[in-house]
Amino acid sequence: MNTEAGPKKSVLVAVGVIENGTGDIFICRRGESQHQACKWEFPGGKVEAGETVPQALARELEEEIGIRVASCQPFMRIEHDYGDKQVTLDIRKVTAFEGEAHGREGQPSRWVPIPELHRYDFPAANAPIVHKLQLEAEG
Ligand SMILES: Nc1nc2c([nH]c(=O)n2[C@@H]2O[C@H](COP(=O)(O)OP(=O)(O)OP(=O)(O)O)[C@@H](O)[C@H]2O)c(=O)[nH]1
Ligand SMILES: [Mg+2]
Repeated sequence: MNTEAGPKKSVLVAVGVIENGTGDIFICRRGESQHQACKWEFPGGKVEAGETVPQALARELEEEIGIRVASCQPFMRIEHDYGDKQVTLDIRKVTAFEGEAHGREGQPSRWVPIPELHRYDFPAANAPIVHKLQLEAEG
């Protein structure tokens, strides 16, 4: 319960929708001890003080999946209240990168064709991301 006066503070998160050029998106599975444990996710993480969203995204993608972002564009922004935590997801599409994406922290990961994304169990906040990607892919 939010017992503080005033609105709940939202955590700003930089999230990467990483494309490989043949219509696949890179996803990872969250750890057992993380928020939204064991769900699939688009890699990313919390924006730290003094960082811009693209800077945070570049840092997180290097740390978590070992790629260096060469080009990214704003995709969408989502506010979601999980009850125990309120998040603002700033999602960027990563269309060019260096290195080979892999679960650098030992997390399961895979490239998934856009039409199959809805089969994965993502956090509730992610539903509009999957929806928009699938609409775009249908042309
Ligand atoms: N990375 C990521 N986080 C997401 C997604 N969807 C979603 O609701 N979140 C939420 O965003 C929040 C922050 O993400 P995170 O846990 O990856 O942050 P982080 O990498 O800095 O992790 P850490 O706290 O373990 O250091 C979490 O509460 C997570 O549940 C998603 O697709 N990707
Ligand atoms: Mg993370």
